[in-house]
Amino acid sequence: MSRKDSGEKKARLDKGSIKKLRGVFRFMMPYKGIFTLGLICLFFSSTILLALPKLIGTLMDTAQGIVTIPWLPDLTSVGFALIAVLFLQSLFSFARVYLFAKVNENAIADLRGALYQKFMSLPMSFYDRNRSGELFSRITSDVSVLQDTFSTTLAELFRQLATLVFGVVILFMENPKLTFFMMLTFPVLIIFAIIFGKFIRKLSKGTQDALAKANVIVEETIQSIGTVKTFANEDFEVNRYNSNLSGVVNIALKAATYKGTFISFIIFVLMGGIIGVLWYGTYMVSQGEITIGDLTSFVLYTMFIGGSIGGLGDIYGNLQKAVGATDRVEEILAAESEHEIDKENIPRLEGNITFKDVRFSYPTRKEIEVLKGVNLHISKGEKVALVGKSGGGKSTMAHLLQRFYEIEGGDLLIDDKSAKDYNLIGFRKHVGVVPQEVLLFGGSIEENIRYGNPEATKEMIIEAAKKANALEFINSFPEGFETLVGERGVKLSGGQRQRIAIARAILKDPAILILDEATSALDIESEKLVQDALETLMEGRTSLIIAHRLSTIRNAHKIAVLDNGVISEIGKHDELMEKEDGAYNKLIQLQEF
Ligand SMILES: Nc1ncnc2c1ncn2[C@@H]1O[C@H](COP(=O)(O)OP(=O)(O)OP(=O)(O)O)[C@@H](O)[C@H]1O
Repeated sequence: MSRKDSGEKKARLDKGSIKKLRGVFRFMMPYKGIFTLGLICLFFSSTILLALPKLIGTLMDTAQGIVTIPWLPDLTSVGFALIAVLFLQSLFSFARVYLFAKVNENAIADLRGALYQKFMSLPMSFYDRNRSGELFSRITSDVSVLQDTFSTTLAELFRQLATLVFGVVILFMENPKLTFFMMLTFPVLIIFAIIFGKFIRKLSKGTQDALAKANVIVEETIQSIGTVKTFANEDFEVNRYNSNLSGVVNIALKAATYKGTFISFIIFVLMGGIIGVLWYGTYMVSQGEITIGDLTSFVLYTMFIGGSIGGLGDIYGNLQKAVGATDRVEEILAAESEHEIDKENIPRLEGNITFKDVRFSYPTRKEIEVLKGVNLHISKGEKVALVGKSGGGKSTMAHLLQRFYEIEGGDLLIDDKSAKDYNLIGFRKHVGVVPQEVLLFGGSIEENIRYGNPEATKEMIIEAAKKANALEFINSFPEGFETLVGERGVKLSGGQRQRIAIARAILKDPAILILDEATSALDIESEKLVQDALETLMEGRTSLIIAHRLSTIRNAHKIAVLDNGVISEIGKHDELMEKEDGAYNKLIQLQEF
């Protein structure tokens, strides 16, 4: 389903959207037994409460010596009956609140779990298309809206409907004439609610959208606070956020104007209805048609019913919000995963790689073909340096080797079998990456290294750190392996982060390695430590190195030049340098790799 479709459907609570809401209800299905029990308690708590107006009316009449209920002949017995009703309804209320919470909390946790699992399994192209701030809000605010729906809105809907239906039935049985008179106000209320409801919903959706946009600014700038500060753009961002916020305020105030008018009109009509009932009722009392007690219970019932009608408006609005949230949540749940959940272990690969006439353009930028027929063979254990102009598609080849995207033309063969024929998760276990810019998770050094193999023992981690030339600096920290690396690893230096990434890759022990060499040079000492660690890591593996340093290029078994979407030259440094107007020669002359 496209985003446009989902946007259009959000405006109405029609058949389609109710069907979608039902879709999310499937998360409640495992708990339907408890839910039904909760519904029964809800039914009893609301209907028992309807005995109150009748008993209060009886109290009034008993005080005047009129006995309406034979088994409640005096004030004391009516008083006890009132307390009993309150007590019973409290019991049922407690039970329904608890039971609904049980269903709700479990169902929402399941939904959050399912969403997160989906996020993890969605392909890179999905993340190219969506902003992380927006995705984050699905699992936070949209799910919260659904949580409210499951816990409060639904219960309120059933409660108000029960009160409304039973209240009106009781009133008709007690006093048809007065009930008919009271119900004259209904059509006015309903028509008004429909017209205004539509405006209000549209505007509150506008407010939500505007707020979401403003939240994206906060999320993105906090994530990249360093960039904001480098460019001294604090004021620019503050102004951008503030101007978005004033947009939010404007729309919200417009919505408030409609809401205010709506609410005051509803109060006016409801109160007007009650005054009308009192006026006509007192006339009936004066004619001896009904007692004061009858009138009292009638007015109380009218208030109950009025309250329910007023409440239904809010419930409708909340359901509307829930439909919007459902739409957005369902859109994610329905998106196509890049792989099946089941994974398959693949025996160790040899590591022969063949790019065979590979053509590729990014799904979000179809018009630009990045790779136009790449041919490259890397035999097992070989080190190949990939060079080419910036933006030429080197990282793209690395992405394809990790199967982040589907190849459009040609094929990528791993050990003579098409890469796409391997189980995806199983396949990726055999590919290791040391990226240019290492981002660590916020935990400890040990946790970050263990990410390469969650089952590794402490000894294996220490061994990997040692091979990665990281043990010395780790031990120099007072907390050693327990040292927290800070968000994204900011508390470590670039060279240290790289060695952690190397240790992680050693622990993963892949057959195929992708190294994206850092463009920014480290100081000579840490450069050597990193370089040595990389050499150790590459031993016995097939390596594709996106190279930026002449020393790396010279050490490679062969150099592949990516030029204009194809591999234009392959060979050793000296061989390639011999071609005077060759692409490699130019790259070296201009130091453009
Ligand atoms: N996720 C993406 N979606 C759309 N286009 C992309 C994406 N990633 C890269 N590109 C585009 O694909 C082309 C190749 O990019 P790539 O990152 O592979 O180049 P590169 O050779 O690795 O460059 P560099 O040496 O600067 O890292 C560029 O034009 C880039 O704009």
